[in-house]
Amino acid sequence: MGRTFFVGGNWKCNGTREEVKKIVSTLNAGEVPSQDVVEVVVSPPYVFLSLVKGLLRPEFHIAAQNCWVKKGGAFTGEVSAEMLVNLGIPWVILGHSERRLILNESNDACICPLIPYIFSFQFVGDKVVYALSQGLKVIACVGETLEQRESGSTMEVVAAQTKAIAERVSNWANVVLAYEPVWAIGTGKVATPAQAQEPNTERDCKEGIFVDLVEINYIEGQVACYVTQPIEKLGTLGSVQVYLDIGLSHLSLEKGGDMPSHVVHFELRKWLQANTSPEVAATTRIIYGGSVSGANCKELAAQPDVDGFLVGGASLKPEFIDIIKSAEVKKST
Ligand SMILES: O=C(CO)COP(=O)(O)O
Repeated sequence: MGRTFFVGGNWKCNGTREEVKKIVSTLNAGEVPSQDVVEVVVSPPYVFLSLVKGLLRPEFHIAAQNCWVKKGGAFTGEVSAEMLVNLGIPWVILGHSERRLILNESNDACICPLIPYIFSFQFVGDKVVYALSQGLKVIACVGETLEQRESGSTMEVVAAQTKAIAERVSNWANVVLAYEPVWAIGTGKVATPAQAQEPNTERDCKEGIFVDLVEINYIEGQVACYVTQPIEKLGTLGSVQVYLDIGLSHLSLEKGGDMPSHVVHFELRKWLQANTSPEVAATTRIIYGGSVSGANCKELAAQPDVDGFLVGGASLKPEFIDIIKSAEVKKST
């Protein structure tokens, strides 16, 4: 079964009534591919959900940006999954890094005073499970911080966050996984691919150790590559000379590597294959979020394991239509 391209617009904590109406009228006027090519979901702040629902073209859907972890009750300031269902809101974004980190919602160092979630990736996992149980569809966000990325633990973090969800979700039909590296959100930085997505086979390196090369990028005249093994295993921290049989005498390999986002998508799908089922891995959409724009969306969309986007800043602007249109790229890949 193919994975329909998915474009979500996360409006975050932005907008007035007037601005919201203007965004909606731009969306309503936009010429975009049909629903079998792209699924579009926009996520206004809670207070504008009903307004947007009343105005938005019917083929676009709506997501809330969060919901409470269990049944509603005495939880001041929270909005429950039941309320969203009652309002006719089909989707919810859960585990966004701005909630995990700024609100300490799920950060492995956080001990929430209300609930004993010491390893609190579980908090987001519980939210996902509860929202699904109420009939909501979930955009579940995962992603590493810059510090985690630079220490080479991107996949470890992303896998642990996904595990907290995967452990308890048996039906993935209503889950979209959003890989949103924290360092790329709102920064204009996005690790775009310049070359192959598929891993190559084992190659020899100077130290005589075989490394599994997954990516070669040509960035501003320099060559960078990422290997699946931690650089420490090569015996040298920092710059390492690696010989490759691609006609280049050597490459300079930096610690931590500049792991492009689409490689994380590839690894995440591999993780799903090993830890859920081949079917879940093949059918679950893994979308990318972090500085997606009208300018970079086509290149990102062309990557086989990138099944769409969760867009922040650009979803408030007319270029969101161009991002939706980038779904067309999939037809030609
Ligand atoms: O956080 C995001 C979407 O959820 C991404 O935000 P930006 O597109 O503004 O980087």
